[in-house]
Amino acid sequence: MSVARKIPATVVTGFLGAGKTTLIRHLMEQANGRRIALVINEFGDLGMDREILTGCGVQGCDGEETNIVELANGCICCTVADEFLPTMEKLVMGANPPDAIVIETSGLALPKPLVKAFQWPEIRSRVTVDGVVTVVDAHAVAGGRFADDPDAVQAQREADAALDHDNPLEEVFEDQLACADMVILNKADLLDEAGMDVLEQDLRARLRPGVKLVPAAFGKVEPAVLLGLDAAAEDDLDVRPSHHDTEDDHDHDDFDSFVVEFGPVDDLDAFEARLHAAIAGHDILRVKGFLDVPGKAARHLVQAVGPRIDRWYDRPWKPEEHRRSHLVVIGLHGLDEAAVAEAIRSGLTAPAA
Ligand SMILES: Nc1nc2c(ncn2[C@@H]2O[C@H](COP(=O)(O)OP(=O)(O)OP(=O)(O)O)[C@@H](O)[C@H]2O)c(=O)[nH]1
Repeated sequence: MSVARKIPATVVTGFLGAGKTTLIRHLMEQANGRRIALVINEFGDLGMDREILTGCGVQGCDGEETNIVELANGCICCTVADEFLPTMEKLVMGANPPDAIVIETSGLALPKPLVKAFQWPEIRSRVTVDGVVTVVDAHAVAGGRFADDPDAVQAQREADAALDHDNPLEEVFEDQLACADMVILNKADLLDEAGMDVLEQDLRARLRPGVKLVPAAFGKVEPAVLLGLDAAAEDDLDVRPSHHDTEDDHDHDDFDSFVVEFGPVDDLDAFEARLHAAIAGHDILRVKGFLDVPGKAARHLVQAVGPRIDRWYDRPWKPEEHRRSHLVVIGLHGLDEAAVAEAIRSGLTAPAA
């Protein structure tokens, strides 16, 4: 009956590639027997985050013991009623409900409509939003990724007075900050102290009063810091402004996503150079996926956030698994799929049937 007995749900939000999956993986490693159910939603729909999470080899996130639910059909903030609510009901009304729930939203989701779903009577009586945790790529934000070039904006305005300037990246980012109960300044390893200080000051002005900023590298934040915020975010949505408030519907037409498939990759350095060139030559925001490297027992994970590419062998291919190379590419609307695919694939064979 008491509020304390509701299951706490933590909403982890943050722009594409900020480090949400990395943070959650760290949290699962530290779960210490606590049964945490994960609800994962992705833009680009390939179950990639599940793959990355379960590929880490850590007990507790091997996919067997962990309760991972994927919402692959579109963006969580737009499909709450169709997919999210039934999923939550099933999770919390089952015979063995979890101790806590962590929801990873897609990097393009506006968190407020999701938090609003917790006001539904069936959910509200059993679950509370413990906190909205927004993961920020400190390095990218400090580098001006979400800031417009003021001269370019001015020129655009002058060219067309009727144009309502909207930067879709900025809009998503602003919403994710405005809804936060805690902000993780991730990728602190890529920024010096002075840079972090400037960023903190800049972000503080865009947050609600009292919201904590926590610097982190590779999402290493104590579970005790992340969980137990006790914010009951569903109760004070009015103070969390969103672009969604003024729009009838939020769609993701501003962004495009597709999958590029190809055959085995022998020369990883040459591949990386091609990927760099493809990212530099097109408006690509995010790339993630796996490569089949001949002669290697493990699959090769590729992660690109803006111009930065990380890659490593994450886990052995399973005997029953079809070794294949495929990447999810996400970018601003208008991305030339054929040209990007050609740039990435050039010199490689077609995928095996
Ligand atoms: N240098 C550095 N890299 C990081 C850090 N945290 C995450 N990364 C890398 O950033 C890339 C993206 O991390 P993810 O955890 O997949 O990001 P995400 O927010 O889940 O990405 P989406 O699901 O696509 O929105 C990966 O290559 C990570 O290894 C960090 O603190 N420092």
